[in-house]
Amino acid sequence: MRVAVVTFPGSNCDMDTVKALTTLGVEARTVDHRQDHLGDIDAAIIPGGFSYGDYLRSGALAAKAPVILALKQAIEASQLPVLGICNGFQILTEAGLLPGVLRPNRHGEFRCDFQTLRVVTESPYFPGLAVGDVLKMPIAHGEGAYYTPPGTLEDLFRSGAAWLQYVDTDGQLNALANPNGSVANLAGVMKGSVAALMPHPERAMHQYLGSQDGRRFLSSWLEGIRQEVGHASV
Ligand SMILES: NC(=O)CC[C@H](N)C(=O)O
Repeated sequence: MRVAVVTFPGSNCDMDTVKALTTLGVEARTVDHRQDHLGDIDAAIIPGGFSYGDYLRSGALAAKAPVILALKQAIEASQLPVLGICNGFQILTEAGLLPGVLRPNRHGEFRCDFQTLRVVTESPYFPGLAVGDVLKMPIAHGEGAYYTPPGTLEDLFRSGAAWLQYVDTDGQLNALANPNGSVANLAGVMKGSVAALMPHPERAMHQYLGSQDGRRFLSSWLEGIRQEVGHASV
């Protein structure tokens, strides 16, 4: 399987993501923001970082890059599976490929910590993750407060777009477990073949790093692509 890792000036989790994918037996290659075609790939990840220095708003400038146009075309034409991690989530919302936006953290601080998440929606792209499953992964962001306008939240839950929530270490939903002020404690959303989350699975690949739930998460995504998408080359 071939997975493109899309990079921008200011990306800083690209090589960690390549390493994580390589560890899982996937051929990962970086694709530069100036590229207007993606080549022969089965899926793409937009990794974390500070694309274009987070100027204007995180992800706002990257969303206009040629590579994102190419990504949009591949999503529309062939439901290319795309995963956004942290800044990748910000870019995907700014590009209109996912609902909502990411705002500055409510407390105004950059938050770097382990965080517990709960799966609220099942997806064919993540066959190994069931509703209620709990995962521990690090977060590291200053603009992670997920926002969606009043009246649209119910739709997110009804349509299955609401995907992951911040919970406490017992797996319970409560306001204290919300690290940034996201509506409904949302940590990740999905739409069609596009999914994104603020936490960093590529930083949770080994127990000696504090968690290997990121390995489980990424393995599940790759398995979903193999099973459901059925690209000839996978
Ligand atoms: N690690 C990341 O991708 C987070 C950086 C992000 N641009 C922020 O909100 O701070």
